Amino acid sequence: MTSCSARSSSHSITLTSAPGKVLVVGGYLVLDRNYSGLVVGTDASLYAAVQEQTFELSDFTDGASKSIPILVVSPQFQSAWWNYAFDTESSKLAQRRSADQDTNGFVQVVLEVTLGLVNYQSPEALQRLLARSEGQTSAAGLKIVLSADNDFYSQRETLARAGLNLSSESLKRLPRMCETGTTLKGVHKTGLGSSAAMVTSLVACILVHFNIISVSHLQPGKRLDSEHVRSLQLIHNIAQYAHCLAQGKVGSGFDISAAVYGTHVYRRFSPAVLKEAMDEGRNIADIAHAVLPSNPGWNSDVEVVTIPPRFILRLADVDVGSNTPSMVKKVLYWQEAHQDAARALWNSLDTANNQIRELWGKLVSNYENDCLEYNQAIDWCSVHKCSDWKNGCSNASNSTVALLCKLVDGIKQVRALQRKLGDNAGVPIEPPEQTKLLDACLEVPGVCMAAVPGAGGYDAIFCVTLGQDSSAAVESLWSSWKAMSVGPLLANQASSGVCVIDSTVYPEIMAYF
Ligand SMILES: Nc1ncnc2c1ncn2[C@@H]1O[C@H](COP(=O)(O)OP(=O)(O)O)[C@@H](O)[C@H]1O
Ligand SMILES: C[C@@](O)(CCOP(=O)(O)OP(=O)(O)O)CC(=O)O
Repeated sequence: MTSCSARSSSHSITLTSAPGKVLVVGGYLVLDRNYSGLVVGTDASLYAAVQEQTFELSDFTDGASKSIPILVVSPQFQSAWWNYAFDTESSKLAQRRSADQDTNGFVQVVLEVTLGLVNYQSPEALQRLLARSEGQTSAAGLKIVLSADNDFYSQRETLARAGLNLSSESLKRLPRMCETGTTLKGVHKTGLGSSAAMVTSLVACILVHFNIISVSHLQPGKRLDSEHVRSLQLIHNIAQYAHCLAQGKVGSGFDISAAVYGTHVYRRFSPAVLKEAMDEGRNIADIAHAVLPSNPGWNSDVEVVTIPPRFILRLADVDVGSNTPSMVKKVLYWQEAHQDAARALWNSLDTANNQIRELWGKLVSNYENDCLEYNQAIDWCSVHKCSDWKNGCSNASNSTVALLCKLVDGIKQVRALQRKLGDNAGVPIEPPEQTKLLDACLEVPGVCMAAVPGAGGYDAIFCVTLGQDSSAAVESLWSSWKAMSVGPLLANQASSGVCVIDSTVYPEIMAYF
């Protein structure tokens, strides 16, 4: 079944992207505002593109005359198109047709909230669209295309269908943003946070398209003055709110924060800021007030972090899978039942987590102070196992080597505490199968960090290597690993968050307009 017809249009296309996330350290702690987490943004992104088009009204039957038709497509998935009508009088969004009566709660909530705010703040933007409607049979509306880099979804089946093995080399041969061959409900996700990145990208796309935010505020690398900061805060607040509403709960929000700001240390916001806006009886004024950048209730902290030069983040999904909400529930249950022990463990974990980011900071300073010495240290360590770094380095006084040794000890300490938390709460945060794999990764020359990200479990692992050779060696370990199927992702770390991009760079997306 195909979606309703839209007439091709010469109107401009607004395209935005938002990165995926890896919670390197801070899982569980980040749920509590007294603690923070180090989250790294990825160079795999989720894209949202919007263009004004004209639609046949018959595809939006019973649409009110003050309604704007909206067609959303996510062409990488089967049956992934949804028709909506946004009523500018009530600011309500109604779903019209879709394939197999499918719904997409995240898309629907983002559209209702963001268009509702546009309508509240700048009603003329939507009235301009209504005024363009051509008469009884057609109406001006929005076509939205959503697309994701391949890493967000497991490519195991696509590779198998193409007769390719599970490796980076094979992944590089797949077309960008390729079809998954399945539905959104059936797809296997890799843990990069597709809903948060999609929500953030779509919120930004609509705000930019209707000039609520200036395009210049979302150019990568240009986000220093207060206007830019306010624009990012607005996207952040709306995206956090829409994500919470779609999920039916207020989570820690680190995934949205990563999608907005990229790599940083995150301290969560107090949920009270969203209380009225989450209530059933909410109105658009409550929502507009809640998401204001100047609302002091938004007390989350974003401390920008630089990843030490020449570090390479490598990710793999482990084809077993864990249920994060149920793990969180059990951990919080144990925390509640053993408050003193939990506080002590949370504090130890926090100290170990903070040490990781302090060491990253010191490594960056070393690079800035003496990049020659830094590079010599990385060159040497990249071809030796971390267990040999302490004794083997001829230049033992090189402080970069000393910091790298501390980093290895630091991540081992974090892992030991995560295992302790898992044992206490009866949750496999770093299960024995993952321990074996991670220990083996740390035996590969040039690997300085290896752990389970986020909630842990059987979902994924990450490694930090000091060079391409080391990355290749890690990958060959993964491909030879028999106990579990370890699938590499292509994504590496990235520092930038949500941004506007030139649509001509992505013909794959433009092809759907
Ligand atoms: N490419 C996409 N197109 C449309 N909707 C998407 C896309 N990716 C994610 N979503 C939305 O996000 C939901 C997945 O959210 P969730 O199960 O929380 O996974 P994740 O942990 O990756 O965020 C999907 O059911 C869909 O509503
Ligand atoms: C436990 C947590 O603190 C971190 C979970 O991080 P993941 O990266 O594992 O998240 P999912 O992609 O939702 O599985 C819960 C939270 O903060 O939401």
